[in-house]
Amino acid sequence: MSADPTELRTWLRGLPSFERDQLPPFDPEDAPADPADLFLAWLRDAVEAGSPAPHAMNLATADAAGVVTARTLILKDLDERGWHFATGSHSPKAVALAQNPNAAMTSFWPALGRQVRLAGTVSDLGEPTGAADFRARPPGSRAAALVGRQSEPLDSRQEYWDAYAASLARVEANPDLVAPEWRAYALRPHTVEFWTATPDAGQIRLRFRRDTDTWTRGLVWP
Ligand SMILES: Cc1cc2nc3c(=O)[nH]c(=O)nc-3n(C[C@H](O)[C@H](O)[C@H](O)COP(=O)(O)O)c2cc1C
Repeated sequence: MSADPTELRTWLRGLPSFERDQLPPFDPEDAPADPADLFLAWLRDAVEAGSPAPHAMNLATADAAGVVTARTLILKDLDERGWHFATGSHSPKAVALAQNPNAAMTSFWPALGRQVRLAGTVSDLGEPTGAADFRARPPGSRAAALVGRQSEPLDSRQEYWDAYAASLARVEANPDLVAPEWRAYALRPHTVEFWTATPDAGQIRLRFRRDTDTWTRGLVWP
């Protein structure tokens, strides 16, 4: 670290935050009863606002030893089973989830000054759903997933490209090929919290909690 720490702190504090006067209004009184509906409304707002990768979400997991890891994933679906994502069953995140299904996801849409936080449990949606997700991927993405070995140390970029080229040839020769490791998962939340910055430099937090299949909601102190 060569940066002057005082300069760094000053620089960080001076970085722009939200364009407060551009933020869309949000009235918690008008929020739908199901947090999935509000999430989808905010996602659509993010798409309309031109947010890059609006469907990217952060997923935090903890393994059996309590070691926490977070990473970004693409949201693949949302239904009564929860928020779906897809990955390899041998990846560190999938291994952690097999040990401990408790997990959290967040979305952050800076242009809207909005965040959504989910906490709940993750389930593997089974081989047919994972295979359907795999088949829906473009050939290049199927080839990348077929390579596998996600997060293992890599000796050289060339080693990866050789493996990728071999996988792409397999995908092109057999369009029905499915990587056996590929899985779809869903996080079924027990808590969903919506956070929005407001034009008056404040914020609103609305938290939903699930009791079996019924949601209750209330404001939370900022
Ligand atoms: C925008 C974005 C989207 C991503 N989408 C996925 C995804 O859908 N599935 C996936 O396995 N990795 C995805 N990744 C890569 C992950 O963030 C992560 O690097 C990888 O899954 C390995 O994670 P793990 O070692 O914790 O298992 C994405 C990364 C970014 C930045």
